Amino acid sequence: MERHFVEFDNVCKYYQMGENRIAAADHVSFFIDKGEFCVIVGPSGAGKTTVLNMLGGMDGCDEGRIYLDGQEVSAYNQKQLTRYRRYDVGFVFQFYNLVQNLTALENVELANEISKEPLPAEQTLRQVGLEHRMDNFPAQLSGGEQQRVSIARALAKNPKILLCDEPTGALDYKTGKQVLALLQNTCRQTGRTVIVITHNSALTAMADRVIHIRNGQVAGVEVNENPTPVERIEW
Ligand SMILES: Nc1ncnc2c1ncn2[C@@H]1O[C@H](COP(=O)(O)OP(=O)(O)OP(=O)(O)O)[C@@H](O)[C@H]1O
Repeated sequence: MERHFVEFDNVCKYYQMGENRIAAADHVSFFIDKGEFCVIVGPSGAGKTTVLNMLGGMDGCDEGRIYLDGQEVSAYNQKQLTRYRRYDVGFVFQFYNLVQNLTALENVELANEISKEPLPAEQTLRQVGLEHRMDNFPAQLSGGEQQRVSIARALAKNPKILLCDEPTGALDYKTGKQVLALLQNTCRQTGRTVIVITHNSALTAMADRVIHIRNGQVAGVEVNENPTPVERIEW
């Protein structure tokens, strides 16, 4: 059977909280095509991070199946999951997660070392506009610059997919927009599949595909034939 690049098929994830069982993902099904810029949107606690963590191989599912690029991620054993996280997935987090005693360049090189076909660290730093900041430590960089380093680090792994969990959550309005523009341009120019999690529904206009999550379920999917460049979106 021909599969989409990313596919969730009736995926469930439960958490036991005392007597209660919470369905953080409750029969979640959706797909994302290769090269799409996808926004997963929903209120706090809806299950967005749960979905992203399962797709990123950081968390398993209890029911259903998850596919990426023709492989069933949900069937991987621990060793396969480690390889998958290393080789196939680039992560961008809200708080950058840079190593403080390494320079920007060294932070990116670190990711290179665990990758199969990495891109040169200098190249990805140039791509995010930080060629002049390579030898600076994270503490010497602004929040927006640190997030650019973390994007360069994720891209340097040459991953099949870029997963971004609230990538602008710690940034001011203008800087956040610049980081989103960078992610959107990266998707357009390199054809890389990018998924951004957000609670900000204004960002849905910039996506090729929008997946609405509510109460652990897919509340709706929208496809934008003409996504809006983030520079033209106000919130
Ligand atoms: N490790 C865990 N143990 C117990 N419950 C959890 C755990 N992780 C998540 N949950 C619960 O699962 C539900 C979904 O959480 P999740 O973090 O995926 O939501 P979210 O949409 O990403 O929210 P936010 O935007 O606030 O990060 C919530 O009710 C949350 O409390």
